[in-house]
Amino acid sequence: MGLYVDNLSVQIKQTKLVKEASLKVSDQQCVGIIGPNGCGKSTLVKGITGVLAIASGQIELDGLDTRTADAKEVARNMSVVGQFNEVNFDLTVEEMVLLGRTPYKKLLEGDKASDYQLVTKALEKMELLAYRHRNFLSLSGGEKQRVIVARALCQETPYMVLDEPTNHLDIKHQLRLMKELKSLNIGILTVLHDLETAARYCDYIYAMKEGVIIAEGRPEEVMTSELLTRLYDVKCEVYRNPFDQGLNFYFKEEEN
Ligand SMILES: Nc1ncnc2c1ncn2[C@@H]1O[C@H](COP(=O)(O)OP(=O)(O)OP(=O)(O)O)[C@@H](O)[C@H]1O
Repeated sequence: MGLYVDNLSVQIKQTKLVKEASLKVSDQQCVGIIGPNGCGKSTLVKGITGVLAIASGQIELDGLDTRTADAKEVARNMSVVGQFNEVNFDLTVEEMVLLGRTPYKKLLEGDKASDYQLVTKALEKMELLAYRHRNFLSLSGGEKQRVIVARALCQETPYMVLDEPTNHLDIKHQLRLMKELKSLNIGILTVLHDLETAARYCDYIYAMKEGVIIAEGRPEEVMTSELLTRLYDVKCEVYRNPFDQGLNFYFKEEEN
């Protein structure tokens, strides 16, 4: 059981943006992808979630070949929180979150009381109950982000793939979101820029540079001063904070 990505490559025009990436997310495991701007993290996630066509490789989700399986079946197993959540139509927050129930419905099937209960639960978790009847487009960046996460929660999938989910969120909502994701006890694959968040919440980390996964392991194995210096081209010192002994990082620009 698990999400298996084997030798996945994504190519746009003549350029291979992701080169033979392999990774695994066991059920109930929180897995992070870290790496500098433009290294291919979003492209990898888009390849895994079917947003971009892949040039080669295999993706298997609990035995399901996601490229050939029925789209609704895939959506019942994997929810997606993308990096940019702009939409061209103005739905209310409730309508946006209800979209999470679509994979469970037949054509033209209406929404049931149980669907609305799930929406309420998801909105509560993301502290959005008061926004239920607001237009999605009128929300702030962070509020929109929380709506998209609420939609994914409403989808009730055993796996969730997220691209920088803490983007736009203030500290309180970042902590709340990560705690909520962990408490779901589902398989999570998430791109994270904030290394302290990655170290604190991820069970396993993949480090990516120039389209290649160059290291993997538990946070304390991967997030070493040497690897992070190599990954980000800045000097990095790793230390434990005095509050929970978590991994913290001190960065300094490389001197020429
Ligand atoms: N459609 C496209 N056409 C050409 N180049 C692209 C396209 N999409 C992405 N790229 C390039 O591919 C590289 C990887 O982009 P990607 O968005 O995957 O990076 P990322 O690691 O997620 O970066 P960030 O941390 O900045 O979000 C970048 O150099 C980007 O400019």
